[in-house]
Amino acid sequence: MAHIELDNITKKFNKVTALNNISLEVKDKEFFVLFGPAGAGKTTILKTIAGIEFPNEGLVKIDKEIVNLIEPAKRNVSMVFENYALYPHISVYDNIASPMRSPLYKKDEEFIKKEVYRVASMMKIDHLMDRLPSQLSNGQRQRVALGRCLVREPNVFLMDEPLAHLDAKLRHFMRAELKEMQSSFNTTTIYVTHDYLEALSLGDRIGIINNGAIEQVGTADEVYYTPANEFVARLIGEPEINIFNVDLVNDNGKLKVNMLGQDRLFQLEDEVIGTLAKHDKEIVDLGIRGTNISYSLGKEDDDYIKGIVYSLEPIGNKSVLIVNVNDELIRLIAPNNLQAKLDSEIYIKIDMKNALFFDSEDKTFIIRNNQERLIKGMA
Ligand SMILES: Nc1ncnc2c1ncn2[C@@H]1O[C@H](COP(=O)(O)OP(=O)(O)OP(=O)(O)O)[C@@H](O)[C@H]1O
Repeated sequence: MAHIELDNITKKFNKVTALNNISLEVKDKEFFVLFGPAGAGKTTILKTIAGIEFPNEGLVKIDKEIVNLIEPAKRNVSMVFENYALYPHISVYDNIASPMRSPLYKKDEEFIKKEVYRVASMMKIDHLMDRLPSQLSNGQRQRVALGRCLVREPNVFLMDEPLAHLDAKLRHFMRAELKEMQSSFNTTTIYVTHDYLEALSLGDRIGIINNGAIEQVGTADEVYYTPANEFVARLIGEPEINIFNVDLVNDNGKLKVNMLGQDRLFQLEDEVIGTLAKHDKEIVDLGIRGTNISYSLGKEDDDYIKGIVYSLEPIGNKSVLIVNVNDELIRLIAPNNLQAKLDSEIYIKIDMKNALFFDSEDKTFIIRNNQERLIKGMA
């Protein structure tokens, strides 16, 4: 059991402010993901909880107890790093057993053997027990490090990109295992990643970190469907969400959108009109994900907007098609076998039901259609 609280934590490394007055609460037994770009401060948050780094300001609390002055070994947290620091001179077996032999957690050898093999078979490394770390692949080493973290049954798991070196298939498998394990261990887990799919699939909640500050905390549906601002919207999803300026125009008493240099107006959903009217700005930013834009080689109806094929890049089993519409580059998804010549004409249709609206100055989220239902998983 562990409930974790960071209260106004600031951490500086000389002139770099790694954490800037961060407050965060992770509930007991929660699988909480920290997600953000390189250098955002994710690892520093984990190290602060583990007690490896000390905040310049603020309090770290585990189960309401202030632990700022408690040494790492007594916090009962277990941290696994991306660069899996294994003991090089002892076997895989002994590496995994090592936390259970430490003076603080000392267990008998019979218990240790059972635990080591339980975890090793889960990690699919039970055939490697006698090897030294130098005789393993990177992915195998990472699984040993993860195994070593798991045998101790701590109150808190802190995991820093533990799957970063695994191949795609193993990574997928391990994600599911980790999630499953966590629910049976009843342990609070804080998991760092910069892979948005991993964040969305693992996290009960996700904290999005940027420049040492928290941009948003929410469930996968909340951060995906109602991102707090344009930064979060851009970070989540592939291809990156399209965001462009649009004019809101009053057309005979009804608010409509003028966009992408078109000489016609586009309808808005009733649900968003009221909020946009109250927002009272003539220019807003419209965000639309590539998955909510369709294309056609001919103009099928008035909603289709003419553009020029700018590029077509395969990403696995599909492609990202970029279309230039009046100098705005719009990214959307197309099948790999699309026969579209560069610079040829193409038509796109934006599904306005899925448009997100942001303030064009401070970039914060204003509204989207259907948001209550989407974040409750009902749509
Ligand atoms: N020991 C240190 N000394 C000096 N600067 C540091 C130290 N540790 C971290 N930093 C700086 O603090 C900031 C946050 O680093 P941190 O490692 O927490 O980011 P991160 O989000 O985990 O990044 P990544 O995804 O690249 O691991 C960065 O600017 C980093 O360079």
